Amino acid sequence: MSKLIIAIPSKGRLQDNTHEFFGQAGLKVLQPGGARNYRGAIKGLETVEIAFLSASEIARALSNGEVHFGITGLDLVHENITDPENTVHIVTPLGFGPADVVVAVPKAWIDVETMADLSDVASDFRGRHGRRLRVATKYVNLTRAFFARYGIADYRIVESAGATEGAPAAGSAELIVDITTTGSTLQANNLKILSDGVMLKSQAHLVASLNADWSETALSGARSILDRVAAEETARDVKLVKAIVDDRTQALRAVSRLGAVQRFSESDDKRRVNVLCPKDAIADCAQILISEGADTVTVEALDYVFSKENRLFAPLKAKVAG
Ligand SMILES: Nc1ncnc2c1ncn2[C@@H]1O[C@H](COP(=O)(O)OP(=O)(O)OP(=O)(O)O)[C@@H](O)[C@H]1O
Ligand SMILES: O=P(O)(O)OC[C@H]1O[C@H](OP(=O)(O)OP(=O)(O)O)[C@H](O)[C@@H]1O
Ligand SMILES: [Mg+2]
Repeated sequence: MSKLIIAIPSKGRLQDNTHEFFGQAGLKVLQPGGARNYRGAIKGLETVEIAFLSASEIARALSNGEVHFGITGLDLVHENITDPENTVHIVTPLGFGPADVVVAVPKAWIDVETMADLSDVASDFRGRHGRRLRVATKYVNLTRAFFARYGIADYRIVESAGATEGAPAAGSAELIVDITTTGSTLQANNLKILSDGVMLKSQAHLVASLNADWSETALSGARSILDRVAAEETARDVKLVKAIVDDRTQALRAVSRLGAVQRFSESDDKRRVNVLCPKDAIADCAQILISEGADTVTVEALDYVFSKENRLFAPLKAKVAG
C-alpha cells in the first residue's frame, strides 16, 4: 500500500495559512514528534502522510514525484520545475500568499520605466562600462525567460539568496528581480517596478505531481481530501435560501437567472423553495422570491456542500489514472 503524500510548508509565510486551509476543510494535520519531525498525518485518514518541507523544496519534490500533492507558491512552481505543463497539475489556487515577481530598478533611473527602456540601457551599459548589466535574483529561470521575451541579452545574473533588494545600493548589481507583496521592501531600498515588469502574479496553490506513483490507495486518499476541499470551497461561494412561494416551478425559473439552483429533493410541498444561491446575488434572489409570494426569505451560511461530481478530483484523475 503506497500512501498519498502531501507536502506542506514547514516554515515561512505559507505555513500558518496552510494549517488554516486544512482546518477549514475539516482536516487536522498531526505532527506527532513535534516541530522537529518531518513526517506527519491527517487525523482520521489512514492512507495519507504529510511531509513537512520548505516552500521551494516542495516545488522540487513535486517535480521529481516524491510527493503526490504539495502546497507552494506559483512563483516556486515556475522557477523550480522545468516543464510545469507536463510535470504538475494545478489543482486549485488557495487565496493566500499573494505576491508578484517583478523587475525593479533604482528610482534614480528616471528615464527607465519599461522593459524596452531597460533593453536600451542594457545595450548602452555594455558599450559604456565594458561589462554587462547585473541582475540580482533567486529567480534565475523566470528572469532568463522573461528577459528573452523582451529581447534583452546584455545582462548577467548575480544569484542572491536573501536581501536581494539591497544589491543595487551595495553595488553588487544594477537591478533586481524579486517577489513583492506590500512593496515596502522595494520602497525602503529606493527601487521602482517597471510598468510592464510584473513577471508573474503568484499565490499559494494546491499542486499535484504527475510524476508521483498514483496507486489506487493514493487516488482514493486524493479523492477524500479533494471532496472536503471542494465541499468547503463551494460552501464559501453560496448560501442556502429558503422561502414558501405561490408556485415553486415559476419561482425557481425566476431565480435560476441569478444562478440559484434547487438542491434538495423536492418535498411534497409544492410551494417550498430551497435554493443554493451565489452569495453576490442573495438580495436579488430574496426580492424575486418575495415577488413570487414569499412572506419571509431566510438565508443560511453553509459549512460544506458535497456533491457526487467533484470538480477538483475529476481533472486530476483524468491526468494521472493511466
Ligand atoms: N511578501 C512575500 N515575500 C516572499 N514570499 C512571499 C511573499 N508573499 C507570499 N510569498 C510566498 O511565500 C513563498 C515562500 O516564501 P518564504 O520566504 O516564506 O519561504 P521560506 O521558508 O523562506 O522558503 P525557502 O527556505 O525555500 O526560501 C514564496 O515563494 C511566495 O510564493
Ligand atoms: O513587498 P514586501 O511586502 O515588502 O515583501 C517582499 C519581501 O519579503 C520577502 O523576503 P523575506 O521576508 O521572505 O526574507 P528572505 O529574503 O530572507 O526570504 C521577499 O524576498 C522580499 O524581500
Ligand atoms: Mg523567504
